[in-house]
Amino acid sequence: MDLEGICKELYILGCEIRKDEYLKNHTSFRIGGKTPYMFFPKTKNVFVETLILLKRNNIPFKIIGGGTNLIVTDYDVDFVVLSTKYLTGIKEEFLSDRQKLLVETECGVYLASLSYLVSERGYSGLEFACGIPGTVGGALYMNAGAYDGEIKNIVLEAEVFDLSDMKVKKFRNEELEFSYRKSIFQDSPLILLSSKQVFNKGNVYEIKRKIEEFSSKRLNKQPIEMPCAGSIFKRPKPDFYVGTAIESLGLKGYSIGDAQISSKHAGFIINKGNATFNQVMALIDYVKKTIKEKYQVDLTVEPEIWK
Ligand SMILES: NC(=O)C1=CN([C@@H]2O[C@H](COP(=O)(O)OP(=O)(O)OC[C@H]3O[C@@H](n4cnc5c(N)ncnc54)[C@H](OP(=O)(O)O)[C@@H]3O)[C@@H](O)[C@H]2O)C=CC1
Ligand SMILES: C=C(O[C@H]1[C@H](O)[C@@H](CO)O[C@H](OP(=O)(O)OP(=O)(O)OC[C@H]2O[C@@H](n3ccc(=O)[nH]c3=O)[C@H](O)[C@@H]2O)[C@@H]1NC(C)=O)C(=O)O
Repeated sequence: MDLEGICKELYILGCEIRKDEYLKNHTSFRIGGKTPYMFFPKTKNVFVETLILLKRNNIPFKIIGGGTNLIVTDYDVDFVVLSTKYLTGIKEEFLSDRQKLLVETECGVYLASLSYLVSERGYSGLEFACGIPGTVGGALYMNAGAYDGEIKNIVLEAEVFDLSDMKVKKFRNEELEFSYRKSIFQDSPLILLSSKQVFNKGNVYEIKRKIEEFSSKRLNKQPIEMPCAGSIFKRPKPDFYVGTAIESLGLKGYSIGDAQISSKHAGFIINKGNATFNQVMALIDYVKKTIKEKYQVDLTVEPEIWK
């Protein structure tokens, strides 16, 4: 079946479809060329049907959640994109005489919304994520973390679709191979459909205090008001702070075109207006080269690069 035929089938099933959609409208960096088709399945079942149809017909595709951890070429791409924007179902269950809260989320739920929901109920464990942009899907993919918290600490199990045998499966936390900014999703044909997270009852005042502390730290230290993709490099080792190292080279505010090393946090590259993919990549290469010369350290880019 060709793409036109796939679109007809998916439209009947209840999938929103947009032709020639600019990815810059879906990325926090505000960079990205056109994809021939963008699919927005309205339910988890339609998401699975879309994956099956695309895979069976050898149509290359990628998944987008919040688009907050992506650097996308501004040339037109030859792959289609599936958005998880409508997959926002949430189920809650109290366990152990209300001492624990189990929350099942579809992959398109925003991590910050989940953090808010859990904290409002007086359960602890997701305070660290109150300001992390992006979806639960992106968070599991990246093993999102901040302020000594990591998604791997709260995930119980994941429901995944395995593209290799086209089956829906359950994976326990230990099977998801979480490590620093890494999970099984990055190197496997597994797509996250939903996940279960469990939280312990906490002290409401302490939870709120932590959320206020983390939110104000983020606001004061990270350029969250500017288009960007979060930290541009991973920490190469736990005690090597990329921001400090880049600052020591005098590179805060350094620009190539409209791509600039943030003056607020040197570990971020911001888009001052019309930054291009090539400008961002040139700036990344320049920083990598300069850090290597000064510190003999190899930096790795944190966001996914689509080109
Ligand atoms: N700590 C912080 O302050 C910040 C952290 N981040 C991190 O980035 C994450 C980005 O989330 P988000 O914006 O939603 O993600 P994105 O839309 O940026 O997608 C990032 C990658 O996640 C993969 N992906 C997304 N959804 C799924 C899914 N359901 N199943 C399998 N793979 C999926 C895609 O893989 P593929 O390319 O293979 O299709 C894509 O390359 C955040 O949750 C966080 O981890 C980002 C900014 C700041
Ligand atoms: C934003 C992201 O996550 C962030 C997360 O929000 C923060 C807060 O916990 O810690 C990581 O940043 P980071 O490694 O830059 O840590 P920060 O706490 O911001 O900074 C570390 C140290 O560097 C110093 N620092 C930072 C920026 C700067 O320009 N100069 C500087 O000296 C800070 O003062 C601090 O002493 C995560 N990044 C990675 C790659 O691990 C992301 O993944 O996209």
